[in-house]
Amino acid sequence: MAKHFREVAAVDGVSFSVRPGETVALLGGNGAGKTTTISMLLGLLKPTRGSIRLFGLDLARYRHKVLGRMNFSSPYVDLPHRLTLRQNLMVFAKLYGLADARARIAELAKALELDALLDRRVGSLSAGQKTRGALAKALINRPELLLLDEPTASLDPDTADWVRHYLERYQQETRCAILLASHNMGEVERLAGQVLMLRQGKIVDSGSPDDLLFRYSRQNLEEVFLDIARDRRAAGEVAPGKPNRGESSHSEERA
Ligand SMILES: Nc1ncnc2c1ncn2[C@@H]1O[C@H](COP(=O)(O)OP(=O)(O)OP(=O)(O)O)[C@@H](O)[C@H]1O
Repeated sequence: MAKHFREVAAVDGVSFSVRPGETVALLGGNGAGKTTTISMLLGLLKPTRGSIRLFGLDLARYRHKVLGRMNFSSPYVDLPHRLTLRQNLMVFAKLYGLADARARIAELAKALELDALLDRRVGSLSAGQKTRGALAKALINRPELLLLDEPTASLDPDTADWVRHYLERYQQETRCAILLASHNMGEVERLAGQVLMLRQGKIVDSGSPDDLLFRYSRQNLEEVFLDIARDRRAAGEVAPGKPNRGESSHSEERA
């Protein structure tokens, strides 16, 4: 799929899939196209070209069928501030048509340790508390596909670790597919089975974290990220000036 905003190619012919039980990470510097990709998957932006299939169905055609089976969380999309967290979760539970809304909210509040926050207005919560509340909203409909934009932004290391652990458990129990956009390389190394490296709207390399570490002869994904962001090639790849291996394979066989 591709998305152009006038002359800006925000997403420029990317193709990928996420299977049940798998976590795929979208990595890329500021402006690489991660949020635009997620917005297209949510049906918020229409691709300029290409198509999106979710659960085997074409998103453009079966939007109402697929959106109920997925959910998302982003620190850039706040829950309404004047409602309490409980009221917010109830609104979303009703939007998703949950029959057991109260029980589901109680279950999530317990799991995410939100009991003490449920009756507070969202506007009064700290950034980290809001992030946990947003995660409860993202899980309210027991999604089979979860789109997470920076799920642990603004969380302290202890809470971030706890949230990652919770996501891992949720995925093991439900086989939910997760697409994760993150600037936190440790998080990506821990959660993702597959990493897509985006630069200027294109997938310029991809692989499992171990595969990327091996190919770039690096100790951690942060170093791999810097290599790719600064256009340094993996060991054994073509010399600078020639097309990047990742770029050519993705734009030819995919898009
Ligand atoms: N509504 C818009 N109108 C015009 N250009 C846009 C719009 N939304 C995004 N862009 C441009 O598209 C490109 C990709 O933006 P996007 O928000 O997808 O990047 P990102 O990878 O999520 O970045 P970040 O890590 O900074 O959040 C950027 O150049 C951005 O300026």
